[in-house]
Amino acid sequence: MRRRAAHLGISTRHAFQNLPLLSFSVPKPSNPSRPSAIRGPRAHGRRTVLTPAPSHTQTTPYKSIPSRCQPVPPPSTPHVIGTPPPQIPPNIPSHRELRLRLYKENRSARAASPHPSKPKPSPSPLQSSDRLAQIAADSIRFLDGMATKRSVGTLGEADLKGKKVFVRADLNVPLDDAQKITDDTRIRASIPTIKYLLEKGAKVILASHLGRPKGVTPKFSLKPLVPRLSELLGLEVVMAPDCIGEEVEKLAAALPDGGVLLLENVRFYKEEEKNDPEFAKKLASVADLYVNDAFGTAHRAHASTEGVTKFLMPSVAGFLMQKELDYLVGAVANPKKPFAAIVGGSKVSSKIGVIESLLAKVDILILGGGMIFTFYKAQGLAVGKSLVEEDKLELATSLIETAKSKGVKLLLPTDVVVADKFAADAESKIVPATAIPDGWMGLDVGPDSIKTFAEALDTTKTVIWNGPMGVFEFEKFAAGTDAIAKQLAELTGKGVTTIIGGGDSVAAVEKAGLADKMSHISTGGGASLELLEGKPLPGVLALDEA
Ligand SMILES: Nc1ncnc2c1ncn2[C@@H]1O[C@H](COP(=O)(O)OP(=O)(O)OP(=O)(O)O)[C@@H](O)[C@H]1O
Ligand SMILES: O=C(O)[C@H](O)COP(=O)(O)O
Repeated sequence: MRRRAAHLGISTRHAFQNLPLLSFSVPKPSNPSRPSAIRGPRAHGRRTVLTPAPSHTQTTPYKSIPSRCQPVPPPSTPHVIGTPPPQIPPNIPSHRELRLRLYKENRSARAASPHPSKPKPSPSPLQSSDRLAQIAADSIRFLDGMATKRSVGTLGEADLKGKKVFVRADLNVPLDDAQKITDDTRIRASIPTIKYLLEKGAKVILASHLGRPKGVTPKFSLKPLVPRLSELLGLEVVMAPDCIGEEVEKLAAALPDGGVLLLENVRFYKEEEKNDPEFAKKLASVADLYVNDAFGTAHRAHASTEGVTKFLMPSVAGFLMQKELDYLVGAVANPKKPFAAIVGGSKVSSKIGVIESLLAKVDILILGGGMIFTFYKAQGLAVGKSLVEEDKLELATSLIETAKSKGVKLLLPTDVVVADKFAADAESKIVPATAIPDGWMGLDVGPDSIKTFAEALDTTKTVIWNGPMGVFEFEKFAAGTDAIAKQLAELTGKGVTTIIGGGDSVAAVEKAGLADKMSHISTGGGASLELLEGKPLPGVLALDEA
């Protein structure tokens, strides 16, 4: 008899006292299919994209959610951009400064959301209906604020011709040891905004970070990106030796209409991450207006993503930023129902916020990946050597109960693929979730679970996926993740909105060659997670209202 997926209040909850206390942390595997030479910005972080992206671009027409991110005609009354009048005495604010001050004050007064640099303290993870209702209300208020930002598409030729536009993109792409780009998705994703600005006669001053350098570090230079950027834009991008200073000023001043100047890594200055106002002012000093297209970095309140908006007007969202918000905010705030979330990945602790937030919105929640063993153990099941977070057992129980009280169909895998060790060539077998043998560890979801998940997903209209179902970097334990990727691709073809967020799930979809089959692939791992958690993104909040 085929086992059913464990539904929330599964009857196998036992007392914990007879359980062995197992806990260990599983390192991320070095992926055998990935050239060992690959390193890059994410090498220090949480992921490295495994394979070069397929040749689709982010300009693929959106499939289901009406998008605000296509270029829209300029407003009938063109926005007037101020220019400094000559010879103002130093202590008297210039006309431009006064206008800026007024403009920023008005904007702050309009912004009802809390200041991004002072996020609310994290609440207790333990759930109650009240708390969940609060999460839902907070998140809707916050999403409202995010969804109404002014788009670059509202700027026409009258606003842009001859103007210097500071464009913050997220060009944080992986490079190998030979400084070769191994995944150019983020570069391609930044092109529509830049092209639009160039077509309107603007001069683009392009800024980004790359990796997490400590001071000036040649291997984190943006220079290797120049050829690919130039190729995609069809023009010669000029590389600046720095992101602030005299040389940058000279190059910016010499830029022709329709020209692009790429600034050097903004993180070569520690002031960038500190959101230092003086540094932000220096960045802003070479430009007339600001476009933020760096969705991947929108969760950081840095000088080039947040601080700079205090010195440039207007400050608007680029097309990629708009597209990300349209999909992610659209899915969370106004999903077509039934709405399902698939949450996987290694640990419950890294996904608590996202699970809590999604429980307030979804009809179906499918859990996979390493986190399921904490749920199993919380229900009194033996988990062998599987990944368990002992201090999250209570939380897992509480999440199960919350799902039950909200009427959310919570599906945990009913069978798992277990291995005798954490290795690509491990001995493996499929066992029921209720019978994980001692000494074995679960590294993927089993075939029965895949079938049950597929049946549930077949009923949906919107699906968000964050985090792989198993250790997909090892071929032997990639079946669960591949099956989800394949099914989501098929569902997209049938009109279901499918959204993939999270670095590793995106990498898995790309590895399967299915990225261009999904409704939306987010370019932001951390940013999409924070957005789904209902956290404000400072880089978005700082932008002008529509
Ligand atoms: N059963 C398991 N045991 C141990 N690790 C697992 C298991 N299943 C999946 N993982 C690991 O989880 C990792 C991905 O988890 P993570 O939470 O980082 O996903 P993500 O949100 O998609 O990516 P990111 O956090 O980079 O944005 C993968 O490296 C995968 O090998
Ligand atoms: O790769 C990312 O998630 C973004 O570029 C942000 O990078 P960070 O995590 O180093 O701020």
